[in-house]
Parts: sequence; C-alpha cells; structure tokens
Amino acid sequence: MPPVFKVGVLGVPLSKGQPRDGTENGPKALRNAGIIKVLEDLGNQVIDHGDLQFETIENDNPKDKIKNPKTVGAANKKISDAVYSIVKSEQLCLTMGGDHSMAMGSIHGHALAEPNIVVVWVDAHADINTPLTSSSGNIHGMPLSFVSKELEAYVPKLKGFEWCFPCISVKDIVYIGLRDVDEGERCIIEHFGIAHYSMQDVDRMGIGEVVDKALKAVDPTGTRPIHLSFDVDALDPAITPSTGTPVAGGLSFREGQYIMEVLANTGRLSVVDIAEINTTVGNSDVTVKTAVEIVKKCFGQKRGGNFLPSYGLPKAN
Ligand SMILES: NC(=[NH2+])NCCC[C@H](N)C(=O)O
Ligand SMILES: [Mn+2]
Ligand SMILES: [Mn+2]
Repeated sequence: MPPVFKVGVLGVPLSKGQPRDGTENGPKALRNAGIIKVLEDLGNQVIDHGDLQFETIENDNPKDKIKNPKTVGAANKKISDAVYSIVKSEQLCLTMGGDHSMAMGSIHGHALAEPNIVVVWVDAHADINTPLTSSSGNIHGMPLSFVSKELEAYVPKLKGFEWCFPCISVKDIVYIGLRDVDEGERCIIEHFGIAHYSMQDVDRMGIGEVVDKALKAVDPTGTRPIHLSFDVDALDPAITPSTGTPVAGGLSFREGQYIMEVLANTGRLSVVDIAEINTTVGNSDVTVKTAVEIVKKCFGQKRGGNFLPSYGLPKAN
C-alpha cells in the first residue's frame, strides 16, 4: 500500500522555558532512538525538517520574575513559523521538544494555518499560569495563557512576545492527566470553565470514558482539527523518569497509548507536540523508549486511509 500520511517532523531543542539544562536534547534523543524509521515503518512518508536553532539572548533576566522572556519569545516565533508552514503544506506535524513553552509557538502556528483547532493537553500540569500568577517564573508553566483570548487582559505585554497574539479560546482546551495544579491556575480553570480530566477522573471513570468525554467537551461535532500537546510528565515517573517536574501517580503506559490511539482514529490529529524529555535527569533510555512507543500510536495503524473501508482490522506493526 502506498504511504498515505505525510508526517513533517520538526526538532525543537528548547530549554529556556525552565531552569534545567537537558530538555534541548529531546529531539536528538528521539532521533537516536529511531523515531524517523519507526514512523516510516508504519507506512508514513516522513519529511524531516531538521532541528530549529535557537539563540540565547544575553541579559535576558530582567528584574521581574519571568525567566528568559526574550530567548523563549524569539524561539517560539520560530516554532510558530515552522509549524505554520508544515501544516499549510498538508503534513501532519510532529514537534519534538524541548520544554513545554514550545506549545505556545506550536499552537500559534497551527491556529494560524487552521483556525478551528481544539487543543488536547495531556500533562500532570495545567501550564496556564500567567506571568503574574506564576510563582516559578518558568515560561513552560505558562504557554496556554499566552495563546488564549480570554486571558489576554491578564497577560502583560512582554518584550519578545510581540508576535504572539491570542489565537484560541479557553473553550478549545481540554486537559487529561492533571495532578499538580497551582492555585492561580485552579482559579483560571474554574472561572473560565475549562474542560479538565484529572488523574482522579481517570481512576474513577477509566481512561475510555475520560477520552470520550474529553473529546465531546471540546468538540461535540467531532469535526475540528486536533492539536495534541503531550508532556511526558503526564505519564507515571516509573516509565518517564527523565523529566524536570515529575509528579507521582501518573498515567500508565497503556493509558498513554490509548489516548493516542483514540485521537489517531478520529482522523483529525493535525499537530502533536512531545515535550519535557530531559536527558540529564537520570538515564533517559526508558523515558525515550516510552515516548517513542506512545508517539507512534498517533501516526500508526488504524488511521483513516490505512483502513479498508468496511473491515476495521488494524494491520500489524
Ligand atoms: N511543562 C511543565 N512541566 N510545567 C511545569 C509547571 C510547574 C508549575 N506549575 C510552574 O508554573 O512553574
Ligand atoms: Mn508537566
Ligand atoms: Mn507541561
């Protein structure tokens, strides 16, 4: 069978959205683990866009508490531009991070190319602090506040982010896997009624019902393009230990794969971010292996055109 999906792969070696070195090695680690071949072996045509190159801007820690704003802002502008052109050229886009501040650019570029996206945010954290509610000053805890229209009034205009205008509504976001949410984030989520499914919901309802409800909550019509932003710390630290902000009690390997399978089966996945692998936290082999196994479910079997129309048996891979 000829390849059906064009997958554009983009490396996003970003680390300045959080304090530790090591997340910039995520793309290299995924490449070394054979991600490109894994995607090709699933029958995809892979277009490797290489790794973006980011500059570290000097004197980028002004007195206010936000860390590296110009560096992170400039990097995310590049990410937005690259994702925009990948989506415009009708490739499914895999962005390999990189710390999770990358999602600001990735969602921004995606939303410019496809104005009707929904965002499925799989993470232990909500990453919707504003620069004013954040107690850490780390921008990887803030990307969703920068891109959400309803939060525009609460996000001060920082140098480095002039390009970044809000392009989604908080109503387009749904969370899965939350278990470490800051007080300010909790207020935002409750005040704006942002759809969310915590680990406790996964325990109570099971992952099947959580994913069904999550998709219905953001897109009852089941027609809109999906942006999946997957932070590896959504998974239990037993299977993804190499990450900067691990939180015990996360998703299992199968629960992670299940989310990907269901999203892939919608045929509407359009951009996938994989974020927060940190190769300097312990031995990252297990984490990288887990990430590859989970990500491949987004681009693999059982997707639209790989199906015989009436018999849905997946092909082996
Ligand atoms: N992408 C992540 N791992 N984010 C962790 C964020 C932790 C905390 N909520 C903060 O804002 O600093
Ligand atoms: Mn996280
Ligand atoms: Mn995150």
